[in-house]
Amino acid sequence: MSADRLRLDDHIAALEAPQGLKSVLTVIAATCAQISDVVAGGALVGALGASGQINVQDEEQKKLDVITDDMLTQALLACPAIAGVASEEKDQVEPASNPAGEYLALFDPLDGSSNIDINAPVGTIVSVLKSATPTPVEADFLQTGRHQVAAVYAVYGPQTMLVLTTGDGVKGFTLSNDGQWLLTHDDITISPDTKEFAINVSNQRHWAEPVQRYLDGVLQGAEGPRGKNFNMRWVAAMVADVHRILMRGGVFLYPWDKREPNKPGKLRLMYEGNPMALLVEQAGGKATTDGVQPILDVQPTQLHQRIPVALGSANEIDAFASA
Ligand SMILES: O=P(O)(O)OC[C@H]1O[C@](O)(COP(=O)(O)O)[C@@H](O)[C@@H]1O
Ligand SMILES: [Mg+2]
Ligand SMILES: [Mg+2]
Repeated sequence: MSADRLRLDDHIAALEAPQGLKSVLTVIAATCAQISDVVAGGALVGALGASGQINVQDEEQKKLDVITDDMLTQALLACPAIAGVASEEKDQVEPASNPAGEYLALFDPLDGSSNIDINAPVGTIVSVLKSATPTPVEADFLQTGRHQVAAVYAVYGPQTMLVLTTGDGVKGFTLSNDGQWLLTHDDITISPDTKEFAINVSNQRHWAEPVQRYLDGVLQGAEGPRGKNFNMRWVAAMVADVHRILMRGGVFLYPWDKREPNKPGKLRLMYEGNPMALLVEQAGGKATTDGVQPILDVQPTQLHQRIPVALGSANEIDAFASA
């Protein structure tokens, strides 16, 4: 059965894209396959538990945050087409010393860190931009998400999957037992309507009025203004919640809340918001900060800036916007 499936290597080779981008995608895929082994090894390979270090997000890093950050950084900096990298786990951008470097990779090496020690789904998220110079500084990374030339995530769940776009639709590959990425999900599209929402309801009392109204409408179900029953899901890993939406529709919401009024949201624009937004839009969904403003149009000002997120099935995001 696997023999006649398209291999990711062949898909990348056939892409109408510069050789440099193809090599960057190949390095990302190979490293995610290696990360999959480390994640699966868990305690057997010392990949569980806290590292005892605090990152730029002021969060305690898990050992796996540090391990995966090192794996991706080393692999990408060794790729001649890479000019520089940025990571959730690093304060500053890191320029590569590749004279022919022409791409920037921004990544969340391990998404869903709170799931690591409970054997729940986690992932890796990568955004790829063009670099104006082979020796980039932070300002060179601060491009809107519309400038992305590729977006990729890997989800380490019952299967390990890699989902990517280079701006021409979305494809999903599954990692085979012998370490090959094989096409299993071609031309992924998101249904415009849904009965499934994902939001961390424990934060409800802190949300702004419109978000409260939206949830009230949803929770009233068929008896309420929405006239239909909804179901809720929350994996506590954006990569897994968005993957579900790419597979069967739904909306994912992580809004602003008043506990930290100056913090626009929890999730990070450059290596969570932008790559997921490109994948969702390429699959026919909507990815916004507030139901209206496209995430991909947000002009970045800081490498680790946060945004509110409302993405998924297009008509349901419109319903969120008009709540
Ligand atoms: O703890 P909460 O509120 O459920 O937040 C979960 C969210 O935080 C995140 O884990 C943040 O990402 P990291 O794990 O990469 O820091 C998202 O993946 C997820 O959607
Ligand atoms: Mg994350
Ligand atoms: Mg992370």
